[in-house]
Amino acid sequence: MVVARKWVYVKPFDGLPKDENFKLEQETLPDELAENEFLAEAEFLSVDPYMRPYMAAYPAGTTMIGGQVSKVTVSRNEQFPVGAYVFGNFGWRTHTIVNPDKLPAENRPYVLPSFGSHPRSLGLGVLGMPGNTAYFGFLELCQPKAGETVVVSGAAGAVGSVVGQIAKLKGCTVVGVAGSDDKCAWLRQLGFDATINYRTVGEGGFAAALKQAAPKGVDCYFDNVGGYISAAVMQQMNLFGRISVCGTISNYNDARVQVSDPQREFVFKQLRQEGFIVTRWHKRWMEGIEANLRWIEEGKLTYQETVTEGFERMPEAFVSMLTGGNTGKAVVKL
Ligand SMILES: NC(=O)C1=CN([C@@H]2O[C@H](COP(=O)(O)OP(=O)(O)OC[C@H]3O[C@@H](n4cnc5c(N)ncnc54)[C@H](OP(=O)(O)O)[C@@H]3O)[C@@H](O)[C@H]2O)C=CC1
Ligand SMILES: CCCCCCC/C=C/C=O
Repeated sequence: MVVARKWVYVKPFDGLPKDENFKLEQETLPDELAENEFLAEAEFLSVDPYMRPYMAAYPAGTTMIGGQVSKVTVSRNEQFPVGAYVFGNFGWRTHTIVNPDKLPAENRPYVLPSFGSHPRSLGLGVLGMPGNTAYFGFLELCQPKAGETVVVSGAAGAVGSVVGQIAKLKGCTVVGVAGSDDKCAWLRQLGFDATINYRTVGEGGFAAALKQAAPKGVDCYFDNVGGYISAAVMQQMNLFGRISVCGTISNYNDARVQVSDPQREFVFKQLRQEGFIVTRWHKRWMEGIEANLRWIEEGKLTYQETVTEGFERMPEAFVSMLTGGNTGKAVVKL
């Protein structure tokens, strides 16, 4: 008999998530698997920003959504043999019975490719959804060219740290915006040309700091945060600049803020801005993972993880990530 533990969303979020929003419950799983099913035991779980806005679409009582790296322990599906490690969007739970054939194509679990000597947890970060967000969301939508100036907000996080490094690989000058001096120091170690600690300069000082960091203006903006940081970057875009809108974490916990009207910049500088959800590239998923793995193996792409130990600490790790407690990818180890 397998008893799964799971974190249930018991009360809608209001502002920053709190303990009262979550309840740790148990679920006894069936003893027998049906044809094509397998049993997965979680090893690493992901905490991601999207969980905050996405949960608004789910009723109280739903298990928290999310990805995990897990081990197949029992199987009646030859594509997912016992002992294989898989990525799956199984939610915040320790054990899951899965029938992949019943899931939509963009949400199917997959067996992790070999990461060589690198940890399997990278399947939640640089070699998973956030890495692919950086790879496709930046390269496809920004179309960066050597010599251009790229600004990345949320730069020391899972997505942003990869975007900035890919931009350097493409020969760009890269400015990273992050929320602490330590994060900014790490970004400069990664090769970022300039950094801005937005908490230190504040909203009033941000435009001047950006002017200093990007004196030739901004050709590509990879936007992870929205709000006043993005409003200021848009004012400093160059002719034919491109903006990839990845996320707006600055307002996931709050009412949306009013920012200045950017339309004039779009007309006279002929800018292009596009939002995206990374699963639009699900048919090319392995291409992104293989490219990022190759760059890691070549020493051209570096990662960092912030690991919280213990399934019971999922809510704590989630809130910590939302408030800047992570550098690189935030994961929970069971
Ligand atoms: N469109 C898509 O398909 C996808 C979008 N995303 C989006 O990408 C963004 C980054 O995600 P991910 O890399 O996983 O997360 P991160 O690893 O970057 O973690 C979140 C970070 O957001 C920063 N942050 C929190 N509040 C604010 C704020 N008010 N202003 C500026 N920064 C803030 C914090 O860093 P700091 O200390 O610097 O403030 C925190 O560490 C998110 O907006 C997310 O929703 C992610 C994956 C897919
Ligand atoms: C069902 C899981 C889908 C993961 C895609 C996450 C897209 C993120 C958007 C904004 O953060």
